[in-house]
Parts: sequence; C-alpha cells; structure tokens
Amino acid sequence: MTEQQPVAVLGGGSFGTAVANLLAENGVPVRQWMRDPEQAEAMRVNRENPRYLKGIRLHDGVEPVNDLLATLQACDLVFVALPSSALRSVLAPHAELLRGKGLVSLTKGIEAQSFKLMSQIIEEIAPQARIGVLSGPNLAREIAEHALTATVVASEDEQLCQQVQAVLHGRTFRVYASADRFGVELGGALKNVYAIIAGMAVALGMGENTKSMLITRALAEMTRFAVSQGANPMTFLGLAGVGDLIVTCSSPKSRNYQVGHALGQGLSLEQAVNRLGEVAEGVNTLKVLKAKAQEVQVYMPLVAGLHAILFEGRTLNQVIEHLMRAEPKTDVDFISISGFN
Ligand SMILES: NC(=O)C1=CN([C@@H]2O[C@H](COP(=O)(O)OP(=O)(O)OC[C@H]3O[C@@H](n4cnc5c(N)ncnc54)[C@H](OP(=O)(O)O)[C@@H]3O)[C@@H](O)[C@H]2O)C=CC1
Ligand SMILES: O=C(CO)COP(=O)(O)O
Repeated sequence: MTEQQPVAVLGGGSFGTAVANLLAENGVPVRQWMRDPEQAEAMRVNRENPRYLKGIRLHDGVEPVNDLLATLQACDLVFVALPSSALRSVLAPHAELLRGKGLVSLTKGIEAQSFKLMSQIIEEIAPQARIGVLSGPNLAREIAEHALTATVVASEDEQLCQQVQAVLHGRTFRVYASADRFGVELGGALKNVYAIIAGMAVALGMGENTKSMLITRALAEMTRFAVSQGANPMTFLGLAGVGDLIVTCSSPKSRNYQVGHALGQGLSLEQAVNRLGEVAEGVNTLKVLKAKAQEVQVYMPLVAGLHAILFEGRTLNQVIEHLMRAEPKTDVDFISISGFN
C-alpha cells in the first residue's frame, strides 16, 4: 500500500492549528510549518499549541515542523495560514518550488502598499500554481472544539475545490465551493474592520438596534465597495460575506472585535493591539481600505468614521453625530448599482 502524501499547513497560530487538526482527523497526514523551532519542538512533544490554542490537543497526525523547504518539497497541497504581513516574504523565496502545487490561502487581509489580496500575491509569486482561498464564519477555537461550522473554498480551478472538500469536509465541518475567489476573499478581509466597530459599540453599551444597524449597513458598505472592484454581490449574501460578518461582529472570541472592545474601554490602539498579542488584520485593512475607497470614490461612511477616530484625532461622539446626520440614503443600494434589479 502506498503512503498518503502529506498536506502542508503554513503558520503556527490558532487558525493553522485548527485546520491542521481538521485535516488530521480526516486521516490526512499533516506537516504544520512554523518559523520558531522551539515552538515546533514543544508542540511535537506536548501535543498542544498553548500560546495560540490552549487546551486543544494536537492530533497525532499533525507533525509540527520548521523546515519550510522540506515541507514544500514533500507536499503538493498547501494551506497558508500566515498573517497578511508575512505571506509574501515567507513564500517568495520558494517561488520555483510552488509551480503546479495547490495553494489555498486562509489569510483574511490586504497587502499594505499594493492593495493585493493574498491569493493575488500568491498568483504573482507563483503564476503556475493552482490557487484558491478558504473563508467563512470560522472562529479557530470553535472549529477546534468541533462546533458545527461551514466554510467556502473558492477557486476558478474546480478540481482544487473538490480536493479541498475531500480533505477538509468532516463530521463537524462543511465545505461549500464557489467560483468567485475574489468576492470570497474580499469578504473575509473587509469584515474585520466592521468587527472593530462592533466591539467598540458593545463596550460603549449601545443597544441591539444599534448592533443590527451596524451589521446591516456594514454589509451594504462592503458590498458596495466589492461591486465597485468587480465582485459578484451575491457572494456577500453567503457564508464568506454576511456569514463571516455576523460571527465576527457578534463574538468576543474575534480578535478584531476584542481590539474594538478595548478601544471602547478607553485603551489606545497600541495598547489594544499589544494586549491582544495575536493577529487583528482589521487594523491594517482599515488603513488601506480608507485610502482605496477615497481613490475609487466609493462611499464608505463606517470605514471613514473608524479611520477618523483611530488616525485623525476625532472623538467617537463627533463621528456618531456625523454619521447620524448624514443625508438619508436608499436601503439596498448596491443591488441597483450592480444592475441586478
Ligand atoms: N484565528 C481565527 O479564528 C481565524 C484566522 N484567520 C486568518 O488566519 C490568518 C492567521 O491568523 P491566526 O492563525 O489566527 O494568527 P495568530 O495570531 O493565532 O498566529 C499568528 C501566527 O503567524 C506567525 N507569524 C507571524 N509572522 C510571521 C512571519 N513573518 N513568518 C512566519 N510566521 C509568522 C506567528 O508566529 P510567531 O508565534 O513565531 O510570531 C503565529 O504562528 C489571519 O489572516 C487571520 O485573519 C481566518 C479565519 C479564522
Ligand atoms: O475570521 C475570523 C472568523 O471567521 C476570525 O476573526 P478574528 O481574526 O477577528 O479573530
């Protein structure tokens, strides 16, 4: 009998670990790469990732490793769970090796200068790779604790979608497929910004009406932006759009929500980010999104408002006053913008 080829997961954080466990539970041998050799050794011995996913046992089928070259040589399917700030610098030196491999980004961020999504960076580095993304309402800890969860794998490459479904789909994890890689990936990146606002609103004791208004107007705003960039608005009605927006704006388990909550309690941005000690992609996404929205002239009042509070010295009250006094608008305007009515 031939041995099954291992699948690689890049990233030693909470999401990489949760996904590595899911694969291993399905009988897939996994090499989980992380940059820190001491962390890899400790995880190999103790079968836990205490810094990022405390209390969750690492499946015996997951081998924590720290040799990236050997990992990429051994695996044809690679899940990338690195922070957006690290993805390019980790993969670029191995561009040649990525030719023909299936590379699936789990990262929900946007590159600072280029405004590129992670799969676009992968495409640039490795144009001969088979590229996809995985996104949806997927809090790592809940996945690791086997809460019933669904996600979306998106790629123009139907076979890659099927391959990802085959290795990841399981008793507690459903994997839906989509051909709209751009929309699915953009949804995952944009919603982080609104989770910061939602966390802030909760810390300030705002009511349920406010929360609902926020989530719904966030969906309108992110869809409006996405449509302006060529995405299909229907994708935003799915798991990777409204699904992920709801979970991230509602859950104290979300790191972006936690940053917002800390800001609402009066911490500075620096204090909030330091206290978290994990990745909160929404902070960088806010900066690049504000600039991009301005450049392409898309109306994004929530993004502009949060940016004004965090980076332009406005108070929350000033921003709320401005938002509530803004000229009345149409409710579901992105549908008419895109010509779908
Ligand atoms: N956690 C979640 O619930 C979900 C996360 N995601 C996305 O997954 C991505 C990764 O997040 P997550 O796993 O949560 O992050 P964590 O904050 O849990 O962990 C970050 C990991 O990235 C590593 N890292 C940081 N910089 C580098 C670098 N330059 N080279 C190599 N490794 C590096 C860290 O290593 P070290 O400890 O050595 O610094 C650590 O292992 C993010 O884009 C996030 O939005 C998507 C869905 C769900
Ligand atoms: O993307 C996520 C859930 O789908 C995780 O969100 P946070 O990065 O805010 O924890």
